Amino acid sequence: MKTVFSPLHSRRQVKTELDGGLLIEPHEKPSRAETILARVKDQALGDVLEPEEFGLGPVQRVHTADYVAFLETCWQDWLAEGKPGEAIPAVWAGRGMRHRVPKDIDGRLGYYSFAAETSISEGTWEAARASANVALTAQKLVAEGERAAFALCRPPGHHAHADLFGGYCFFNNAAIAAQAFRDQGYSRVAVLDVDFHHGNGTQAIFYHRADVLTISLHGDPDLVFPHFLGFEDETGEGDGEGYNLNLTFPPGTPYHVWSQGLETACQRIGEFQPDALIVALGVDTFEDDPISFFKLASGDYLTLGRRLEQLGLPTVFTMEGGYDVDAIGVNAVNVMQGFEGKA
Ligand SMILES: NCCCCCC(=O)NO
Ligand SMILES: [Mg+2]
Ligand SMILES: [Zn+2]
Repeated sequence: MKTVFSPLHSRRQVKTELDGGLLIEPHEKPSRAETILARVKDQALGDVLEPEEFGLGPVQRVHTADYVAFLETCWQDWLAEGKPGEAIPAVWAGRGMRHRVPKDIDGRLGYYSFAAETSISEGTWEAARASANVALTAQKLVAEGERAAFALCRPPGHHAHADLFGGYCFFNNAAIAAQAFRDQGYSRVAVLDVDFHHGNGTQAIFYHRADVLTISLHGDPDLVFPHFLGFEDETGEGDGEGYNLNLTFPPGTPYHVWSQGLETACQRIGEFQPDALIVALGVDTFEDDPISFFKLASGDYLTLGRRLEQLGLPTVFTMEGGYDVDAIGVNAVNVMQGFEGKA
């Protein structure tokens, strides 16, 4: 399986993440991508390609022009206002307030985000652009005949809405790849999010559409991020009614329970009969993940990969979460190797 990777991911080098009332070293750190890349090479998974440049066109098929423009100048605008630290949103339109775009950078940071843990600094824009290009390059490989391709995306994307960043995400790489398939004539596309967290951005982007089926397995949002979306009664709206499926699980969920949800998801995908599949692959479902509460073991990712291959679909994997850096390489590449039949 080919892997697409951009060294530009390392342009995102924020030093802070707001967590537990402290500014900590971010969980979403450069070593995550480097560790996965090292495992890809160690396992001779396949060629590693740098992304092509697709420009902002395919990004703006998913994200609004004003949001993209905000991200492009956010850091400069923040510096221009003499702020001493990294750009962190700290104010939002609460209930009864107005959802309009303020001029001030603090107001715009709040308008275009839904959470405060995701700092922005020099290089975040370049890394986010490269990550979207990574996903689009993997999508192109599959559209040109590869059975599957691994988009080693960093920063991740599945929390990003059309005009919201958060959860370490800026551009929704999985949604951008799904929309690219649609724009190239694939009638139906399924996005399966196996990250520990709900793919709230992906859900929101396609929520009113029947051409892209969105499914996510995740920790109960009553207990974990993103807290305000991802419940099982969210099934789509309008034309999209019935084309969103959320499967939630409690703390301590092991693979043999989680995989029952996977089977439900695979059943739904079979009914939908998509022309392509995007797997939003987070491995923060791992038993030792520092911010999550499922109990999947490394060997379970081989089983997961093998099950995904049995769907028989052209498949793009977009890297999402996973924060046990010692294990992330084995766990992520196990999915690819399971997909390719490794026992
Ligand atoms: N306290 C912020 C947690 C952000 C979750 C990031 C993630 O892994 N999403 O998949
Ligand atoms: Mg998920
Ligand atoms: Zn996650």
